[in-house]
Parts: sequence; structure tokens; C-alpha cells
Amino acid sequence: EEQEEDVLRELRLFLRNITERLSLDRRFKAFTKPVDIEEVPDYLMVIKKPMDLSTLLTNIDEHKYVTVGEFMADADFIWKNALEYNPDSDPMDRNIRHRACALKDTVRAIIRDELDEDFERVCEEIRESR
Ligand SMILES: CC(=O)c1nc(NC(=O)[C@H]2CNCCN2)sc1-c1cc(O)cc(O)c1
Repeated sequence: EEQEEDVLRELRLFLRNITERLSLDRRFKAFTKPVDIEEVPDYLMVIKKPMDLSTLLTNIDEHKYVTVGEFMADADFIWKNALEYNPDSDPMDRNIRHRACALKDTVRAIIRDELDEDFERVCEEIRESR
């Protein structure tokens, strides 16, 4: 009902704010757009679920996420994919892995500091009711 739509509207505002703040962070430039398959042809052979910050934003606007947990599961693909695609001692691999770990830690710190657990519980009740 209307109160549920108000909760989900607030969820989308919260998730958009987080995603936009991450997109402005220079450390995460490599994660802002989908990996260009022309530039990186072997990428889709290694990575089964590509994800990036612009796709998170599109998903938010398409009402894909009803809980913060669902958003975090997709956000986690961004850094997990980068760790998987960049396993070597190559300096570029190490650099991307460092940024991937910084992304993981930053998302978790924002959620820990800014998400009210009662709000997430209400979202999870809505998810279970649908
Ligand atoms: C996001 C990601 O996982 C990524 N990984 C890379 N790894 C490499 O280039 C390593 C792979 N091992 C051999 C030595 N090169 S480049 C790259 C990337 C960076 C961007 O600025 C935009 C973009 O679309 C993708």
C-alpha cells in the first residue's frame, strides 16, 4: 500500500546517494562503467555476472532492489569480479585489487554507519510479503 511505496522510495534515495558518492570517488573510476568488451574481449569468458556502478544506478531506478541486502549482493559483484579477473602479481592486477578491496570496505562502512537496521527490517518484511 502507500506506506510501503514510501518506504521503497526512501530506500531508492538511500541507495542512489551511496552509489553516486562511490561514482565520484577517483579510486573507483574503473568500476563506474561496464567493462568494454571490445577493449577486454576475454572478460566475459572469466566473469559470468559483470556489474558496475552505473548499472547499480539503473537497477535502482528500475525498482530492482526492495532491500539493502539485495543491493549489496549486486554491489559485491563489482569488487569480486575485479579480484577474480586480476589474480596475478602484475602491478596493474595489484592496483585494481587494492581498489576493489577499498570499494568493498567503503560500501560496508557506509551501510554500517548510515543504515538503520529497523529500516532494513521493514524492507525485508515488504520483500517477504510479495
Ligand atoms: C575493472 C577491471 O577489472 C579491470 N581489470 C583490468 N585488468 C588488467 O588490465 C590486467 C589484467 N591482467 C593482466 C594485466 N592487465 S583493467 C580493468 C578496467 C579498468 C578500467 O579503467 C576500465 C575498465 O572497463 C576495466
